Amino acid sequence: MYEGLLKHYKEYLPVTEKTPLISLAEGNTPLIPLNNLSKELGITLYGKYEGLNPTGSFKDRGMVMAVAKAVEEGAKAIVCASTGNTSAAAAAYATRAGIKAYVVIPDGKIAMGKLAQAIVYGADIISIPGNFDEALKAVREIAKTEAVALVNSVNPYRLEGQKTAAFEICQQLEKAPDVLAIPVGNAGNISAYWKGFKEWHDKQGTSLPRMHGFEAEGAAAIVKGAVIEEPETIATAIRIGNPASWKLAEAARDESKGFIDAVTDEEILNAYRKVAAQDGVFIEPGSAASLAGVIQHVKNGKIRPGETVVAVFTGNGLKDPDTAIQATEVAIHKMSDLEEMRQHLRKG
Ligand SMILES: Cc1ncc(COP(=O)(O)O)c(/C=C/C(=O)C(=O)O)c1O
Repeated sequence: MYEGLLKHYKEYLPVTEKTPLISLAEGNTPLIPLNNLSKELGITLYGKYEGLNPTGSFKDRGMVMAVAKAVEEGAKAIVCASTGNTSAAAAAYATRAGIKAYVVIPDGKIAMGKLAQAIVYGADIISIPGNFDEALKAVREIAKTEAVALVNSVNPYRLEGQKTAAFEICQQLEKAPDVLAIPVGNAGNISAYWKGFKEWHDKQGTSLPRMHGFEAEGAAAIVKGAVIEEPETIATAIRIGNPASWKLAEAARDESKGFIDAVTDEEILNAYRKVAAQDGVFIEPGSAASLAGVIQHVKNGKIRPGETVVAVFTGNGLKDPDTAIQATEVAIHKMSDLEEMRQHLRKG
């Protein structure tokens, strides 16, 4: 039976005999062939569906490692700032490990599904008037003096856990893709994937993909080369104006001869609707930045015909039902009469 990442990739992770092997059976997520989009775009496109992790996002990979190491080092509580998914994962793995989670979120800018998770998993929730970047600054200060372990992706154990997704992709494809397309917010995930591909290359001899990272236009600090004081995007997960792993992300881009570009909210919503309507995969808006970027790069030639591309779908669409309903025109037919329903179906 698959028993989660700490056991499955033990030899690649900082797991010692004192590390508690906690798990919610995270990882081992499907690599879904996107057949209709592949045909339309003229590439071989897959979605790495990280929305099927236990708390519905890729954060579980890094959090299981960070929480396990925090417990090993004697922590009785963890703290994080979050746009939502980190707080959900922190709350779940803290509960799993029998310790407390304090989560700091930007007031009013968190998808309801994520807030619901932090609540039911039992986190102590602190909401601040500012944005994620201000929340991260606050928790980094708190962690300096209080007896809490900081589990944001500035914690290297997070990147260790998250790099396992690159291993899985190479195993699932039986090679590395030509291109790995990924949303960029705090920039930990693109950095972790690159670390994973390099390790797999060193140990298994696979090739190395180009890393194509995508920021939201209204939060594109790396693209613009400047901190965005008031980041704005419908993709609240990546509404981050001062990425903590900025330099690591630039290294991943440059070493892999890849790119970090920006996608507009319109491109994000278009990709968000397309992948659900055409290939049946429901992802959250922040995740759709990867697919929006693939569409953009196929158009401008940065992705070439026939290339094998993996788009990382970092979170489940169920996290943000409000956006799904607001962003998709759909008629809901209110009917009570059976005959009326029959006539409706016969119209096709
Ligand atoms: C769905 C989804 N997709 C992409 C990202 C960007 O990953 P990074 O570039 O590693 O930050 C996030 C990040 C969320 C948080 O940072 C948080 O939850 O605090 C996300 O939730």
